[in-house]
Amino acid sequence: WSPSPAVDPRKLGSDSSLSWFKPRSLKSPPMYPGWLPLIGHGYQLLGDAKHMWKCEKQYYDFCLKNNDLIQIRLGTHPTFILTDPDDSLTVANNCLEKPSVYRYGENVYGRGLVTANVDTWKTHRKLMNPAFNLQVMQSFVGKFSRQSKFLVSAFASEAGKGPFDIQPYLIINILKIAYQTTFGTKVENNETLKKYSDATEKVLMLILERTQNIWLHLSFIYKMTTSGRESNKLANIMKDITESVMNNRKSELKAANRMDELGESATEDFVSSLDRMLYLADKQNAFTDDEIREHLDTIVGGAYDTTATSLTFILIVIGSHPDVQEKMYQELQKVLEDEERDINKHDLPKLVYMEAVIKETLRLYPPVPRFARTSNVDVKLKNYTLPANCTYMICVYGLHRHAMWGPDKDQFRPDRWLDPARLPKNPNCFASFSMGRRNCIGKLYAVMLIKTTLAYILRHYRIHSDLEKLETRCDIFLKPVAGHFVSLEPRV
Ligand code: HEM
Repeated sequence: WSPSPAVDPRKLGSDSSLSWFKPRSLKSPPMYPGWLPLIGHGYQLLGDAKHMWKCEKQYYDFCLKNNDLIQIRLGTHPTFILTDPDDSLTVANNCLEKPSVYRYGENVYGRGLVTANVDTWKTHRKLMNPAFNLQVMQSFVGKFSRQSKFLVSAFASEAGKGPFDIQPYLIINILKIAYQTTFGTKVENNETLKKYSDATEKVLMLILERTQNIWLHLSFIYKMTTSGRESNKLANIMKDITESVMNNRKSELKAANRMDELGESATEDFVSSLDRMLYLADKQNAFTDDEIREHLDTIVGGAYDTTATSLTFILIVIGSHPDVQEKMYQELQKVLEDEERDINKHDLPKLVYMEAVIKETLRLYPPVPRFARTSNVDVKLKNYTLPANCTYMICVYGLHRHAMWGPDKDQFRPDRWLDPARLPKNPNCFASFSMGRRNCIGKLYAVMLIKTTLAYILRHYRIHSDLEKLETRCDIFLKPVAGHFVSLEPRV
């Protein structure tokens, strides 16, 4: 079988796991150069996270230049990369199953929403949607605000002293917030948080290593390797931390006979995700203990790295655009009527320019630069039919740099978000939070948290940075190589 010659997708069996292996006779999307028998393109990705991103970007640029659909091979497995907004939505809505690469995180995230199979996902997503609606998110703003005040105090020791590494501050701060809103008010001490975040970071690096090395794809081989054993050790560290918080809370609620109270709480009351799930488990038998743990780890894992990374990018970008930063500050002062008060839920929707800056930064630097799906039936797109059981990779980075954004697509222009005429006609050109039915459940959480944190930072400091020095890398998420070129000047 040769990967590049003509494919007749219409002749493919619709549900065979080997359907891509059958002889083909019609056109197929262009193959990225450098394919090798058995190895495919996998060897190109070998290297550190900086190299990985450089290589991925080359695939995406090739895709944009080749009618928005190309193919690569990871080993012998066909992977189709898409940058067309309509085709991307077709895949996102019709192919809800995740490909095998997502299962590399199974020992930690199990049946959490990101990695769950479609049947589990459908039931659990429905149960969990209400826990992320606007009213619930508004009840979190007090916590966002309180923690942001700690952050600006922590910055005091760095302010006025030149560039420093801002990323660790943001990561630990967002992790604390995610931990608080997910597990409730009983936040573990810093040491436990550090242990948890270090384990998460290392688990993600091991997933990346496994993705890059095709000989580690087979589970029985991986389990015997040092990385496989390390991954299980880390998974157990995370499991122990989450399980102990969960069990303590469960006993607490039961002992105080407070489970019923949870069902009666007013919508504006703060109720953690853990409490909401314990209630559903108790009253509707909706989740097992293991499922709750997997969901909680997924929520924290999905929340903190992506949000902290977005904030790092935003600070780097506005630090090099003093005019934009000043406009954000003026808008904030207007909303707060120049008062020294806490940010509240009513302020956030009024920060319209700030939201434009957030979206524009996410457009240029999407923390999740691609996501993938699969399907056990062929998938009909505008110009091709993709064979079943392959990986379809929706390229967020490519959608965000699509020609539809206009000649200034590579420029930072937050104002474009304030004028619908300057945005692409197709709304699916923006997919930072994924798209379609299996999109990010925490989108509202992320935007409200980013706004709150930025509001406190801007009110206390002027940010300086050098965007020219920005280098990017990609483990699972797209990140700055370093966050040490941001400096803060106290506002007096
Ligand atoms: C700027 C920050 C964020 C970005 C860019 C982001 C992006 C994404 C993307 C692209 C996906 C789809 C992933 C895939 O299909 O592989 C996703 C899914 C998900 N995200 Fe987020 N996310 C962010 C913040 C959050 C937050 C704050 C939470 C939780 C509080 C969260 C929880 C989740 C969960 C649970 C899923 C799986 C949803 C499902 O499959 O039903 N994310 N996110």
